[in-house]
Amino acid sequence: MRAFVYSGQPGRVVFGPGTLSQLGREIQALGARRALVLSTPEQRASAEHVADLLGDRAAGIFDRAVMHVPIETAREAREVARTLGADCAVAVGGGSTTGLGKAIALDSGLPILAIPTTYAGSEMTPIYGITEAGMKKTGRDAKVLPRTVIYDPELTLTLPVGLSVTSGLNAIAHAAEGLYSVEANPVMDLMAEEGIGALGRALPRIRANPADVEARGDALYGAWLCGIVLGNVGMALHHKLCHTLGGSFNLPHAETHTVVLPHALAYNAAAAPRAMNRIQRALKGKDAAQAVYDLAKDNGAPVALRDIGMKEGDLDRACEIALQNQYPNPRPLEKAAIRQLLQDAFDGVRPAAA
Ligand SMILES: NC(=O)c1ccc[n+]([C@@H]2O[C@H](COP(=O)([O-])OP(=O)(O)OC[C@H]3O[C@@H](n4cnc5c(N)ncnc54)[C@H](O)[C@@H]3O)[C@@H](O)[C@H]2O)c1
Ligand SMILES: O=C(O)CCC(=O)CC(=O)O
Repeated sequence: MRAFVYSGQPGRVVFGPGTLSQLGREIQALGARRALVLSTPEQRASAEHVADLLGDRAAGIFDRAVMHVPIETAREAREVARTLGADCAVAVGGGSTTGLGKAIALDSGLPILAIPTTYAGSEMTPIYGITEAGMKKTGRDAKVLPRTVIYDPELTLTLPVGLSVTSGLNAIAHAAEGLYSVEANPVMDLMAEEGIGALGRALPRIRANPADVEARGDALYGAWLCGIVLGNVGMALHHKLCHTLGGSFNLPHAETHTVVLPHALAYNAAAAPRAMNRIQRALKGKDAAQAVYDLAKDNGAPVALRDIGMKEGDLDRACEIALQNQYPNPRPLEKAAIRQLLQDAFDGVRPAAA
């Protein structure tokens, strides 16, 4: 029997089609009187709908959330929250919008009510990220964990199929690395396998019919579980590589996770056989890395860094950065092997079976 430490994160979850209608009750339960609604510019209409539902409890809308939370945007949103006398932030959107809510909470302690519309899982974690002078810094603080999360699958019906698939693989990455994290524990293992399985079954159904609310609900359920895993146990090589490629080479978040994950799993396979067994069982495959690669490719997602904006000439520098400030990983980071991993991910080769 392995020894482990388990500590759960607090938080209330309201789940199901149509649950956005319970927003008023949930805001009241938080004791909030003036909520600032956050969104990206693209999701302004959703923010307006949320503000309408809040009625007198809506303090205003800040619709300038962007990926990786630039410090300038965080400062602007904090100032708007202060000026409007907001006592709560309602984040409707994906990880970028939740991330902006976290930046406000980090500074002010305002509670966040999150309404996720992608599968990124940020709403389940005390992890925040803020980008300053071109460098993305991440940290953990209990203050930024949303107090209430409303998961309404109907809000994900508009998520384009391409982003649905890559966002689902971003979620799978959280669970996959959670399975071999130094902080792994049996409860998170159960959630990780269940979350990966739910997404593995849902993504092809979403691709076949993006309006399938059942499939959307299954994907959101999987994303919730994978997000819990990310929030409770640590990240490893895969997340380090993605943070390097996203933070220093500006690659898109969910797509980068999609391309890198099979290669990170292949790198770790021999050092984490129990994790690999759970991943392949969840995806009904024979090899974890290949099953993840096939899930992406068969559903039209990119599988090569060359196709999502990476330049081959930057691979050496990416390797150097990835080796700095390493996250704990089951297999030690070997420079030549990491460089080869990046090359394979760049070329989009299907990993060999372990
Ligand atoms: N801190 C954490 O725990 C954590 C976890 C995962 C991701 N993240 C962060 O989240 C960011 C990425 O989040 P993301 O992948 O969810 O993308 P995102 O939030 O940037 O959304 C991508 C685009 O899709 C749009 N969109 C979102 N939901 C939609 C919907 N239902 N219908 C139509 N359009 C929709 C958004 O408006 C945006 O234009 C990154 O900055 C990443 O670092 C943080
Ligand atoms: O890489 C991830 O998907 C999770 C961690 C993360 O994105 C940190 C952040 O920027 O908030």
